[in-house]
Amino acid sequence: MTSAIMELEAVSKRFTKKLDIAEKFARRLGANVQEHTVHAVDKVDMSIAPGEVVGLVGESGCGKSTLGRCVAGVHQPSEGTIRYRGKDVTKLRGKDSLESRLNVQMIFQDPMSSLNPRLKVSQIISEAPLFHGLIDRNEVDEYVAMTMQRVGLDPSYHQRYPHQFSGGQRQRIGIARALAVKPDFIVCDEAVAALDVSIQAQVLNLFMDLREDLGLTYLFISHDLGVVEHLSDRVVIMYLGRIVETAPTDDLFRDPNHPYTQALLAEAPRLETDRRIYAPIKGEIPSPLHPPMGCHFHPRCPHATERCRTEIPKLKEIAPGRVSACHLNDG
Ligand SMILES: Nc1ncnc2c1ncn2[C@@H]1O[C@H](COP(=O)(O)OP(=O)(O)OP(=O)(O)O)[C@@H](O)[C@H]1O
Repeated sequence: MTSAIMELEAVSKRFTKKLDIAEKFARRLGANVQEHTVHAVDKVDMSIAPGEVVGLVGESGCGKSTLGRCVAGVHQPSEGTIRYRGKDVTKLRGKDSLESRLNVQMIFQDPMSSLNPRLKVSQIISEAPLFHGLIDRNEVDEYVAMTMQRVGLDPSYHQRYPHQFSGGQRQRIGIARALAVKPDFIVCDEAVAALDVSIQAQVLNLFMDLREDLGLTYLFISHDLGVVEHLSDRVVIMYLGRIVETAPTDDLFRDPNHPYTQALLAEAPRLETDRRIYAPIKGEIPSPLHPPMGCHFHPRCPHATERCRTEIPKLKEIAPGRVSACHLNDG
């Protein structure tokens, strides 16, 4: 019996880009134009313990959001198994499927586009719990007031529309809407990226208070290592659809193992100091449509060998609780 709240086993998600009109036309004329498949997430294994905060980090396009959406049930994985509290959610149907979906909620980067501008805050917060029968109509006012208070919003504003709030307050509305269905697992996808730094800190503190008060577990997706260092118990580093390193936060920041993690850390501004060290990663992230053979990172890696060009490195334990996928660890 597993103690994990969320377990992913060999989860992959592929997107096939359909041909546009020009490409279809070119194909008719005899050109060799193929549909492209993006391996956004490639055989990912991950296990998250109840109450844990796991930071998921990587450059833009490496598959963080897609993985988060698979975990939250927004995307159905192309392959693999996702177990929530031991149950394979990709196989659940009907009431069981609905229940597991409510338990895992997602909070997005841009609160303005994820909130319906025509609904008042009270409607935004009460819509899902009413629909799913978690509350009765006569409980709405009290429930909305309690939920608004919980996220630091003044309940007397419950008749206002999203545009009447600031960016930070709108993100709090998004958090309230997610909490309203009583989840125990939250996927935060760049949830503070659109906010000013001072507001970011307030919202991050709110996430931590909610974790304490409600016993929440978080998968916290961010390209910002400073935010992840501040918040996470454990960090997962992704590169072109694959996990390349996982470690407890302190270990990862003290002694990063994978050359990609080392490169990311070298260019990250640190939260606790205003000192910035600039050492940009060599080259651009390759297109996920045509990822490099072997270790995806080898064209940008200062230590790459012939083996890295041909053989995919497996994730191996390098210390208790730490795994890394780098041939250098084999000596
Ligand atoms: N719905 C989709 N249809 C087609 N391709 C997609 C879709 N969603 C994501 N992708 C592709 O999958 C790859 C991974 O995208 P994803 O958004 O998961 O990365 P990310 O690390 O979250 O990046 P960002 O931080 O920029 O959001 C990208 O190449 C992206 O273009």
